[in-house]
Amino acid sequence: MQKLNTATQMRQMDHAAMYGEYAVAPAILMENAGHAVAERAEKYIGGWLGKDVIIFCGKGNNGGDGFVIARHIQAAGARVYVYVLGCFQDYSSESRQHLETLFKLEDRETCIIVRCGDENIDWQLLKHRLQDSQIVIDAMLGTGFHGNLREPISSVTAVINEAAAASDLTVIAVDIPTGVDSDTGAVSGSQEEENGPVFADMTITFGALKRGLVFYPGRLCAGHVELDLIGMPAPLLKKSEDDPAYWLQESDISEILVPRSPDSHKGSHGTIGIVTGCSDMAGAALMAAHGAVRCGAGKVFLRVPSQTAPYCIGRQPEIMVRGIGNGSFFIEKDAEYIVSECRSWSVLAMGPGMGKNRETKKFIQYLISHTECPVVLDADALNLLTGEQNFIRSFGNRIIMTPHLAEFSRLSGYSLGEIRKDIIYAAKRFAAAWHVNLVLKGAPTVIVSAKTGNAYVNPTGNSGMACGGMGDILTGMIAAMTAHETMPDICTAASVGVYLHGAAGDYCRNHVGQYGFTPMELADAIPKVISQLGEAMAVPRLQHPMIGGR
Ligand SMILES: NC(=O)C1=CN([C@@H]2O[C@H](COP(=O)(O)OP(=O)(O)OC[C@H]3O[C@@H](n4cnc5c(N)ncnc54)[C@H](O)[C@@H]3O)[C@@H](O)[C@H]2O)[C@H](O)CC1
Ligand SMILES: [K+]
Repeated sequence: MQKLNTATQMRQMDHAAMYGEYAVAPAILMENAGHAVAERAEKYIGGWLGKDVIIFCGKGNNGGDGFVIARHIQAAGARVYVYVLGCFQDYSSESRQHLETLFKLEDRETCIIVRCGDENIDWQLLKHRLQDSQIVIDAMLGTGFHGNLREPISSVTAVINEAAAASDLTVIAVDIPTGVDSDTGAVSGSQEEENGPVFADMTITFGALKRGLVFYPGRLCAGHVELDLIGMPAPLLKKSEDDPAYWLQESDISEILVPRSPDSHKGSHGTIGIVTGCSDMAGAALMAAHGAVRCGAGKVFLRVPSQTAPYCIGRQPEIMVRGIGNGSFFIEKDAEYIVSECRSWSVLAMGPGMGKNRETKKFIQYLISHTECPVVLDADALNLLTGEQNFIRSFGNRIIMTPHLAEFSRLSGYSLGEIRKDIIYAAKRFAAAWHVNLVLKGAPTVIVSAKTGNAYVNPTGNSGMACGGMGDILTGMIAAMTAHETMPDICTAASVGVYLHGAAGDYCRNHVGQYGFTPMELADAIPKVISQLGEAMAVPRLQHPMIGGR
């Protein structure tokens, strides 16, 4: 997995590298950063030779990177126009050093430097240059950006986006696209305002991925993202950050979901108890059970209210269905019928299609308090438990809650705006307050560990999965993974379930298209996706997969 850093964490990493024991000179780091952009972008565009390139350099070190880039691509045969948007004396010493070098390379043929303040950018000339250029490099703002873009950067950004929309101009962003908040993915301006962010085709980021590159809308501005370590000392790259967040990778999942031991048996792969459904809402219950089956669960028991049972029994032979009680929804008394068998299950999942009857809430609370296995709570179970923070806290670290944004807002009491402002922060705050493992479903989904407070962001999935029933499948998948014999802890199980769920959705999109694949089709793709894990890369088997934290 890769660290997902904030701007502050990046500044700390930079500072430790430059001014701590490692003493990597600032100008060297900047040189490495600029060289990384020149090298990686060269592969992306097919070579600098003969290209006309415009580089916009902001007032900070992002701009300093731009000065280095200009030198390298001039040497590689490009003609480069450098717009210096800051005053010389305002730059850091490392930026000034690289700018002085660039001044010595200035000529009227291959390196034209436009020293400009707000009042004297020749906008007409700039627009012509943009029309005649093939590449723009955005070295205006990086991790130092906050709020909304100010002039002249706001107008320059608008001109770049306009030129790129009207031609096949390629835009390369340095570290992060200008106007994207590196901590949250929020962007400058809004629909009606002008001062929006740069929309890049490619972003080369340094040292660690920034959170703003994986959350929308910032993620939409970044295009193809490449990470370059720019010579950062290894201990800083591996250092666990305070308030950490990680970007899950396939290698994490394939290290955990190891091939089955040849002598394993159905007991090795868990007994999944799914207790859910109400009246004729059998579909959600069946989909949750099917998700568990397709994840290779050993045995799957489905317990539904008696009046729901006729819709479920025999629908899928692998799922062992029984009706409970006499009604169309669960009441507290019904819990007594199944609490003893629940105790023999590896995991208990509740919520999909369970209904909102207050009696059912008591049923749920009874089962949670009279069992000791991990519990997955989704959908109606979450709605019914809104406000029950103290109850949940007392069982928390064996509970996984899987709300989507609207359910999370109701459950937590945080407004949608507050959540969207910083999803990782909101998810961590809730997981700590309720002492639960949280799967906050969205684009992307964020998983938080009750044990460590670490956040894991899921890279898989797509908008073709935005339809009813996908969450039901996921509930069954997480339940099955929780019961998997090699799973180190339930946060890891949740992360594996979420990753596979999105990967199965990507498989369906790639084979069926973005519209119309069903939750059941996604579930049926799971075995294929699991079989492909690790085929892409032979990875060393970690002794202790990192996800659950040390
Ligand atoms: N290890 C690394 O990641 C390295 C990163 N490098 C580069 O350094 C920048 C961060 O540099 P910094 O000087 O801290 O900030 P910026 O260059 O992003 O910008 C600061 C500059 O921007 C002005 N500003 C802030 N908000 C706005 C706004 N809303 N509108 C207009 N202007 C704004 C602010 O006033 C400052 O003047 C990082 O991204 C990397 O590119 C190192 O070069 C190598 C190591
Ligand atoms: K930038």
